[in-house]
Amino acid sequence: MATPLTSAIMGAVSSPRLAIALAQCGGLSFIHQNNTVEEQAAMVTAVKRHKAGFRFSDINIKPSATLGEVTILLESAERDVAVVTDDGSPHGTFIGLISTDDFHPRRHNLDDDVASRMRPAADLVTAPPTVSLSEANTLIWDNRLDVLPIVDGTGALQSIVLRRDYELHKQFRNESIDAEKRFRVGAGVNTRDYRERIPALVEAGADLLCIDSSDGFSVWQSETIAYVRERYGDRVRIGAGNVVDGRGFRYLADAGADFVKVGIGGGSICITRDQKGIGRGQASALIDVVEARDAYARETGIYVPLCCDGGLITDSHMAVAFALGADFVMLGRYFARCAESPAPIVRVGGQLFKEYWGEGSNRARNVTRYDHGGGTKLTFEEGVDGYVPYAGSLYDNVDTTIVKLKSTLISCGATTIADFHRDAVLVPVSQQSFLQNTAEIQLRDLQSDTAR
Ligand SMILES: NC(=O)C1=CN([C@@H]2O[C@H](COP(=O)(O)OP(=O)(O)OC[C@H]3O[C@@H](n4cnc5c(N)ncnc54)[C@H](O)[C@@H]3O)[C@@H](O)[C@H]2O)C=CC1
Ligand SMILES: O=c1[nH]c(=O)c2[nH+]cn([C@@H]3O[C@H](COP(=O)(O)O)[C@@H](O)[C@H]3O)c2[nH]1
Ligand SMILES: [K+]
Repeated sequence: MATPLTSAIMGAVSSPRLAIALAQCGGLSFIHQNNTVEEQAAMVTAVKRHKAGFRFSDINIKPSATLGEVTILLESAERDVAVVTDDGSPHGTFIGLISTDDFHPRRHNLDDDVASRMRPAADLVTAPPTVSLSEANTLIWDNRLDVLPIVDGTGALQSIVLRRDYELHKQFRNESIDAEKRFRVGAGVNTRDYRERIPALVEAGADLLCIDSSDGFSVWQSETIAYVRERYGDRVRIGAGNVVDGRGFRYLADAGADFVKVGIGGGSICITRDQKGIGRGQASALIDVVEARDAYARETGIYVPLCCDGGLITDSHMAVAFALGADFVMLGRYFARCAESPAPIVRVGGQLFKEYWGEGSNRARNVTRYDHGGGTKLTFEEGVDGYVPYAGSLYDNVDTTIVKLKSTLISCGATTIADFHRDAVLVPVSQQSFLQNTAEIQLRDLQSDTAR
């Protein structure tokens, strides 16, 4: 991976759309597993089948929806065009396109239906799924299109090619791709239905697996890893966790985990520490586990990479995680805020937010997690359901984060993460130093400044 960022194994975070965007930036998503085996495998397949330049149609509407509804949809997604399908789904029958150029709120009644103003399929240029990207781009430029719908023989929408992606695609020099040039994608698994889930995910083409649990120091995880080794040897790679101390690390390393994830209770949506009294400060946990990882490498010659998971809010928090010894980080809140995350955008008091909920919240549990495997239903929540400020495009956010992290490494005289582990110097900080960060200064209101 060119970019040491992964997206959290969460329903509000790791969807195919986000996975593709993050792979384009050189990172990796772990598709969440709060669903059936079939649903999760289909999401992995969607990422692996995604041809560069062809995207899922994510802004879709039914012909019977109103112009008012399409206006809200386009505004919140910051797009100009919506695709009209019979059922408003990404793979429904293709009916037409409707853009902000097709109607005006002062000229047209916003209660009229989309069908009354859309450009119908019969008048539009489309292409079959066999079209290559360069042929698609030729059609776009020859016909001056903004959108080229890819429609199969039955009339169902497969994907779309956007004119603006033509420029964007050239920027992706660090893409995470496999030998067949398909995007790389990870998948979360649990310690209950792994005998069904893992084969389905491997079949779908998942590049990396990770056991998704708050408590990795358990016999369930050791059994799950043993199953993978017996069935696949080293062909299938699987991480385990989460742990917060050296003993937990060693247990999973001995069990054969390919990486170990660190962090209990530090996540922005986590309430495990309050609810169960289980967890540990993220830095304390990392320091302990990093020491164990390095000792393990000296003893056995096996370096087990560490993922720092949860509680990383700012780019500087990520820098500290790497300085402490993390090999890569996992982010929930960070990616949930992005346009590409699966959660809806909501407007509260003129501000845009994205919904974000924990995997241990009631909202997540509603799906299947605590019902499968005949397990007992848990009766208390370990996560919250809330809002995070909308942050726009993942591409822009990741770009900025990476520029900052590189700048931090350079300040410490390091050009690789391994150098940074060795050379970064961490010092304790007093409360007084925190206060100095935002010393006594009244910040100028930039917005009213420009208005003037
Ligand atoms: N990193 C963190 O601090 C936290 C993360 N979470 C997230 O919430 C979700 C749920 O996590 P958990 O509740 O830890 O899920 P889990 O599936 O690991 O554990 C749920 C319960 O099932 C038991 N169990 C697991 N495998 C079993 C088996 N084969 N047979 C019988 N019992 C078994 C466990 O001991 C536990 O009591 C995950 O997505 C996790 O990442 C939740 C809380 C904290
Ligand atoms: O106590 C918890 N209750 C939950 O419901 C929950 N859901 C996720 N997670 C964990 O939080 C991580 C994401 O954390 P951030 O949003 O801070 O990046 C994730 O990667 C998980 O490790 C949970 N922890
Ligand atoms: K927390």
